[in-house]
Formats: sequence, structure tokens, C-alpha cells
Amino acid sequence: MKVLLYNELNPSTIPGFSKLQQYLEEDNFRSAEVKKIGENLYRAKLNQRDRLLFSIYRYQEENYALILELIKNHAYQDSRFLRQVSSIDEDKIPVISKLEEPTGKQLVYLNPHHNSFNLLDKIISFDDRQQSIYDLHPPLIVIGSAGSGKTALTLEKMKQAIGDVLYVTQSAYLVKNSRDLYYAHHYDNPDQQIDFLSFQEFLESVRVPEGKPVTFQAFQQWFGRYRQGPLKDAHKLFEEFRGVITGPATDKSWLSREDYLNLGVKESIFLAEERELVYDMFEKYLAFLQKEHFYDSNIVSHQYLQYIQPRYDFVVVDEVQDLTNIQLYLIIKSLHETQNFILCGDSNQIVHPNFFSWSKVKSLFYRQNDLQTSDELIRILNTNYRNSPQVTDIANKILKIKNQRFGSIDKESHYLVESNGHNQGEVLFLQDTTSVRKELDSKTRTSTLFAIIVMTADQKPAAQQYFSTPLVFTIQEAKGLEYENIILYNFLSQEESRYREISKGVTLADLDQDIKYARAKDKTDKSLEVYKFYINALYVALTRAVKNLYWIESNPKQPLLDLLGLRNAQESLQLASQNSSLDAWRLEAHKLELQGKQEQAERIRNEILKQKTPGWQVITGSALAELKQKAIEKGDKNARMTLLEYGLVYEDQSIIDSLQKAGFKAAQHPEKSLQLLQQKHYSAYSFKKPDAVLRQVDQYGPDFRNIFNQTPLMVAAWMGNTEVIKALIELGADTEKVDDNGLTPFQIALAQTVRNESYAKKKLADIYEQLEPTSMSIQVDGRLIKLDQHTMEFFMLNLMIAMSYRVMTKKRFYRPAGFSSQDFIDAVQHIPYSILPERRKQRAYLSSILSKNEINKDDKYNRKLFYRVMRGIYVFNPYLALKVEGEWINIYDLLAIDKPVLQ
Ligand SMILES: Nc1ncnc2c1ncn2[C@@H]1O[C@H](COP(=O)(O)OP(=O)(O)OP(=O)(O)O)[C@@H](O)[C@H]1O
Repeated sequence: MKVLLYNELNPSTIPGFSKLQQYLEEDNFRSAEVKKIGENLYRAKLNQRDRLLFSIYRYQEENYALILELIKNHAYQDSRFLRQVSSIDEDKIPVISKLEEPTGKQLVYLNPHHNSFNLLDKIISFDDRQQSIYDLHPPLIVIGSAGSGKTALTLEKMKQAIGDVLYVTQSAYLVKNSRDLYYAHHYDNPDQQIDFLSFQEFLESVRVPEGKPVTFQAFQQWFGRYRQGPLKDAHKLFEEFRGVITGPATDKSWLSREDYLNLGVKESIFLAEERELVYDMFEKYLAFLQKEHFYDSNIVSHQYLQYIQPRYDFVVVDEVQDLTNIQLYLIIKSLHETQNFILCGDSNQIVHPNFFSWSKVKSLFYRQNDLQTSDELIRILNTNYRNSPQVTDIANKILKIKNQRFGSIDKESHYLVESNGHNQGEVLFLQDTTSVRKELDSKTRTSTLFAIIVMTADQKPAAQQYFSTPLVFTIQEAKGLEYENIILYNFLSQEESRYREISKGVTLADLDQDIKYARAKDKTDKSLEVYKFYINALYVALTRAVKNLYWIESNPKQPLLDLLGLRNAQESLQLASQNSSLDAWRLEAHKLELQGKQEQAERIRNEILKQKTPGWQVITGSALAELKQKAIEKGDKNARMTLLEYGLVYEDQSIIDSLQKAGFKAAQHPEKSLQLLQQKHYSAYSFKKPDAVLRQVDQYGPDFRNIFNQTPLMVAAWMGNTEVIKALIELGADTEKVDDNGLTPFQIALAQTVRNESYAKKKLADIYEQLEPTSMSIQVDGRLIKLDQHTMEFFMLNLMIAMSYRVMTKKRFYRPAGFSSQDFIDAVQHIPYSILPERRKQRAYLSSILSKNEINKDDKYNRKLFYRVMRGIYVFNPYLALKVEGEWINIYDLLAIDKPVLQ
């Protein structure tokens, strides 16, 4: 077999590597002393002490050994790839003499010219073009179609950066995805400090703006009042405000009326005669923002130019085409050295007319600095790793038509795409007949692998009339999604005249030629921007299909379809029935929710999962106040029992005390009552098998609240039920919800760890990673800081929250109450090595984190988490706020503990 090396490894630092390499190449497993120690994980022996860890993959009928890691001195516990394997007794594992059969693990692509590979969530071998970009120094602009590896490449490139690094993009979903890819397989780089932020978070990290960001939904609601006027299209107006009036200028918050009226025909989506009215509306919009406490991120970006300080050594901006000039400008201002950036994006994917062009981006940078010439700055990726060649072929034809008809928007936006071809599929062109619709609907309605895309929200009802799947998207919603199969429903027939206009004058012979850089044929065409939207929309819609495209049109005889080679529409089709499990649907709902696609997620929950709202009353807020009154003042026995249970669940001593005082007997024996409580309410969580809990989840969804306002994940964490936790996480249970004590499931598990040695030793290692949120958003000095899960500050803050109730209560007689290093030492003593290595449990280390993050300490990385009340005693910074379920809340209010007064 061939041997490839992970790019982070240096063979010259691996003792005896060449000998071992030779053994592996000769398939001589015996001499290499290969042993299988995990799922597709093998170790080979370098010498008495050191081991090499590798995986075996196949590519084009050949086996490859992919060397992942050097294990020094038997220290398997430090391995990035073996975290879940608690201990390895090498002597008990037999040596494999040869590889028995093909491993079945296939690589998508392998570059024959390289003997190393990169790794994110999966193995990546860069193609030549990717590799050449990977080898370049910033500044760089990476342009490429959807699925060409822009994100993968830039993330790998980011690993080379040193110092303070920012990854920023518009979509919060993409941020989370990229962060998870970056740290996949426990990647760790001590030379960098990275912020993964959405643009909104980036703004908040400069200063948390007052109010909430204005959303299209809020805008649309407000605009509804003006529907009677001549301007009818809320979306178009919103785009004009954001993309034209507030977005482009960097020297003012918005264009004056005069500037706006004087814009050229290609700089606005409204006709000259409409602009007065548009500007009138814009002024009303400004008043609306102020009155309703919304903010427009463009306007705020401009205001923030006065506050922004250089603080990053390296910046990556992903999907840059979704940002406006002023937003990008603000980001650049956060760099110490202007050239240390990578931008990536794809202007063919713009489905809102924001007048983005690469030349504008370039000129923004040139104004900043004398950067290199444009050709050096921009690199284009053109192999597509996502779509089938059949889909890519149609996508390329669309790019050619766009180029022929409108010329190149700029030199950088015209390129064709090659398919990597590992996914084969087909494009089916269908007539919009009853039989086609029925066949498609009946065979795909319960499949998560089929989605329908229409152009606008107005067209959704027509599609929904015939297709009952919840997965119906407008083009705006479909951006960034991908499905194995896409159904395009009357995409052209609904807008026939526009698409006729788009294909006007383009001939089949034109499409035979290669794409070339050219100006538009008709330079005075006023509607270029509008048409660009339609052609981009089509491009985005069909490139959502990973494999197959089902293209249905009521009028299949259209010039554009002709050009695409779609001529004889089938009037019927036969499909095999496609069904997805309920679990697959649950995951789909979860994924869509994370991406902000509430409508489809709700429909899945209501129509497919048939989730119900629980019939019981949840005790929280006013219901708790009523219960207290009924129990204590009115002496109602049932109420007393329920209140006692509530008090026990939340360890609320004041409730238990008051019930004792009121003479309620059960309150005299809390231990016994706790046992009874568990039997009564948590029996489903006491079985190893998760079935009983999952039956409830089937009914109410994974995040329903029980009567004590706990989600299933909180209870499972409390009980330490590993299997239930795993099952819930697989179904997408939310790790960031909080209970009435303000604790997340992760903090509940930490609290149990502190109080229970066996929980710490036996349970925690299995559930820790599942429960741990990827980050925690805190606000200090009016700025957002995102504490990533792998920082010690994240751990200490969560632990302190988990202990707060007990420590603050236990010590309430000592003044002042607070945490000492000893509290932390006690708390972490039984935590397994895989979670917290010994060096991080040392007093000196724990004290250093406390003191480094004390509000008055002068340290660049001071997160100002703690306030020192006296020597060695710390409490939370009284001004610290946490983002809980989207809202900022002061930590003392969240945990309902007394706030200290600052000296
Ligand atoms: N050389 C490669 N070998 C194998 N897989 C690759 C390679 N390059 C990229 N991929 C894979 O292709 C998929 C698409 O890559 P990525 O998400 O980085 O594309 P993108 O250009 O950022 O797409 P989009 O614009 O849709 O976000 C990913 O799963 C990535 O791992």
C-alpha cells in the first residue's frame, strides 16, 4: 500500500519513520507490528516506546495508509484521535499479519502528486489548484463555485496563522459549521487565539449595539402598513435600503437624498422616477428603527468605525458576497496589518441585488494599502466536489448564457466548473402534469432527500398545493442548503417573459464556445441587476442538488430551456418510493432550525413528527409563585408535595425550610423524598435503554419541558444516563437551554461531578463532549466575547456557575462569600485525564486563570470574568452578562444570587 502523511507531521521528527514506511509499503504488517486499536485506527511500532497511528483508505482500487499521529512514550491518553478510548492495553491486542479485505473507506479524491494530506472532519487531498493557493501568502481572495472547497481550503490555511485570528461570515450556521470543522478530531493549536464570529457577533464584539438587529420579517411587518402605496415589494425595498442606500459608502452612514437620486441606472434596482418615493420610505424606515429599537447593521458598522481597534493578526471572511462594503471595511479595520486576510466567495450565488462585485472589493483594499496587483490577489477554484457532473453541466451552461447575455460583471466572476464526479446523478426534464406531480409527491413526501425550490414566497402556495413535503423553499431560503435531489417547480414558467429576455440573442453556437471575458452586449440595459437576480437564482437553485435534478415546467417550450438542452419534457415518470425514518426527519428539523428555517422545521414537527405540546403545567415564573402561595399560605397538601419536589430538584433550601416551618412532614426527610421523587418523575431515565424517554420525545420533541421546567437532556445529565444523553444528542437536543437555576445540561453534569465522585470518575468522560456547548457568549464592558469550549476560561466559568449555588449558599455565613482555588481543586480532583490533564488541575495553574481574568488585572487576554473580593477569594464579575437563549442576562440575575458591591 502507499503511505501518505498528515500535513501537520514532520517525518524528520519521527524516529525510525523510513523503516516503518517501507514495511507498510510492502504490506508487511508483521514487521511493522500493526495492531488495530479503534474504528479504522491502527498503530505500528516505531521502537520500544513510540508508536505511529494510522488509518487505511481506498482510492481507485488501491489501499493507502494515512499516517495521523506520533504517539510518544505509549502516551495514548494524549492522542487526538483516541479521546474516547479510555485505556489501551497493547499487550492484549494481537498483531495483524496482513490486511484482510478492503476497508471500504473510500476517498473522494487523491492528488497523485502529493504524499501528504490535510484533515478537517475528513481527509482532504488538495487538487493542484487548491494546493497552489494553500501555498500562497495572504492577502488572498479565493473565488469558486458552491462546493469547490473554499471553506475547506481557507480553514486549512487558517491553521498556518499565528496570533489572534478572526473567522467571520454572515450566517451563524456557517460559523458553527466551520468552527466544528476546524476543531474536528480535537485539533489544537497553541500558537493561535481564534474568534469564530457571525457578522452580528463581530459587531457585538466591538460594542453590543442597543436593540435588536432588524430582520426582514420585522421589516415586512412594518412595511405592511404601506402596502397601499405604489411600492409593493417589501423584499426589493429592503434590499435597496441595505444594498444601495446604507451598504456601499464607507464615508457616511447612508446616502443623502441627492446622492441617491443621482445614482446611475446600474446602481439601483429602482427606476429613476421611483427613487423619490423609495427615499421617503427610507426616512420612515429610519424612524421605525429608532422607535422599535432595531438597528441596521450597515449603519452601526459605520458608527463603529470610530471605536474599532486593530486586534487581529489574521482574518478570514467567508461568503464575502453576502457582506456590504461598509461591513467589510469595518472588518478590515480590525487587522493590525491590512494585508493579512483571506476573503472567499462566489458572486454567482448572489440572490439579492446588493451590487457586489469583486472589483469593488478589490478597490476597497487598494484604497487601504498598496496591495499587490489584482491578478496576484485573486485565485479561482473550479473543481466542484459537491454536485454530480450532470448538474454541473447545466450549471455551466447557465454561466455561459449569463456571460453571453450580460457580459462579465467583472473579470473574476466568469469561470466554468468541473465536476469531481464522485457523485453520479441525472437531470430529468418533466412536464407539469397531474401524473408527474402525483408520482413525485407520493414517492418523495416522506423523504428528507428531496426538496422543492420555487423562486419567490408568492409561488410557494402553488407548489404546496401539489407537494406535501415540508421541504419547500424559496430561492432566498435555499441558499446554503444542499439535498441529494432537488425539484425545481415552474421556476421558468412563472417568470417566462424575464427568462425569455435573459436568453434573447443567445444561440446554441454561442454556448459551444468557451466562456470569455466580455462586456455586456447591450450596455444601456437598465435591468441588468434585476435579470442578474433571476439567472443567479436559477444557478443557486439547481446547484443545491448533490445528485439529481427534477425540473418541472408547465411550459416546457422556452428558449432558455432549449439552450440548456432540455427539450422533450417527459409526461410521466416512475420513481421508487423514498422514505426517511422519523429520526432522519428530527435531525432535518434540527438542522433547518439552526439555519433559521423555522417555517420548514415547524412543518416537519407538526406534519411529519406530529409533535404535541405537553398538557401539563410547567412550574416556573408566575406558576411557581402561585404554587408557593397555595402550598404555604393555603396549606394545600398536593401543592406542598409538588413544591417540595420542586425544592428538591433545584436544591432550594429556602423552599424546603419554609415547608418545614409550615409543618409539612415530608420536608423533614429530604433524602427520602428525593428517592421517591426520582421514582415518581424520573423512572424513564433510570433504565439503561433510552426507549422510555424516546417515546416521550416522539410525542413532544427532544426539548420539551417537564413540570419542573427541565428538558430531557437536563434530567439525563442529572441522572448521569449516558445512553439517554447519547440518544438525545443524536436527535438534536439543545445543549444551551437553561433550567430554573439558570443551569445548562453541561453545568448540571459539572455540578453532579463536584458532589459525586463516582459520577466524576465513571460518567463524565462519556457524556462530557456530548453536553459541552461549543462556546459561551459573554458580555464584558459592553462587548461580546465568545469563549470557545477549549479555553480554560470556558471550563472555569462553567464550573463556577455549576458550583455557585452550593458554594455561595454554604459559605453564606462567612463574609464575603466566594470561590478560592481550593474550591476548584476539590471540584476537579476526580475529573478524568481525557477531560482535564493533570497540569490543569494544579493549584498554581487554577490560581493563574483566576487572577489573569480578574477585572482589574492588566492582561491582553483578560476576559474579566471574576472579581476578587479578598485575597484568594473570587466571585463573578458583577457586570458579567451571559447570552441565554438569545437574550443578555446578568449572571447574578440568571443564577439568582446576591451581587457583591464593587469596592
Ligand atoms: N480536494 C478535496 N478532496 C475531497 N473533498 C474535498 C476537496 N475539496 C473540498 N472537498 C469537500 O467538498 C465539500 C465542499 O467544500 P466546501 O464546503 O469547502 O466548499 P465551498 O466552496 O466553501 O462551498 P459553498 O460555497 O457552498 O460554501 C466539503 O465536504 C469538502 O470537504
